[in-house]
Amino acid sequence: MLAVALAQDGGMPAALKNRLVELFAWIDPGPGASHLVSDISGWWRDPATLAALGPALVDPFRAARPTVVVSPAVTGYLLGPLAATALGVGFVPAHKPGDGRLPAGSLTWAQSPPDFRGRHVDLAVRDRHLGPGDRVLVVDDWVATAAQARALYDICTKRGAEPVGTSAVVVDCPPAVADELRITGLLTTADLG
Ligand SMILES: O=P(O)(O)OC[C@H]1O[C@H](OP(=O)(O)OP(=O)(O)O)[C@H](O)[C@@H]1O
Ligand SMILES: Nc1ncnc2[nH]cnc12
Repeated sequence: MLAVALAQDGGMPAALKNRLVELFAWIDPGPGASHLVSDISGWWRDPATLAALGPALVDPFRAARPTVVVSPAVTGYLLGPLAATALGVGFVPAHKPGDGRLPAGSLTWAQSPPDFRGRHVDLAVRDRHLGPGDRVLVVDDWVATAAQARALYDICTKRGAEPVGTSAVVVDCPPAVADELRITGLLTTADLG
């Protein structure tokens, strides 16, 4: 019943937004920590939310007819397949050197500008899974500076593919950046308290 209520409707139902906020927590990592950290694990534990996330993320981009979803390690690996399934397209993981799954074979790499932690993040995609004619929807849990999204767009361009936009659960970047990169989100950090 709740699954139906969360998943129905062409736009994002208010019920899903409220539920995402309820299931989110800021956690104090303990002594010496200078920042609270986000805990989004409640989104995966709740069946209705898990079922509703993919359709809600892709709905703003259906008209752009994506042919593939690309998401970065590692939280993106949870959301990307949900979004791809909702669209009926495939999923391509974008690897980071530290994710323990760096594949063999021909890869296309890009390095991000400084991300929300000030890191230049290296990302790589298998060449055989992305190419000319692909229309790429980038999906992630959170966009802060959009640095990693930019690196994924660079990879798309190097492969001759077209990035149609980025869909994330939380979008925290300046509106001008969101416009430039066609980023949409289900929540802002203001929603998360
Ligand atoms: O907009 P940006 O400044 O680029 O930051 C957003 C990215 O950072 C986080 O991932 P992180 O690299 O922390 O990896 P994780 O998924 O393993 O938490 C988040 O999941 C995004 O991928
Ligand atoms: N997972 C995350 N990704 C990017 N920015 C964040 N700020 C808090 N949590 C974050």
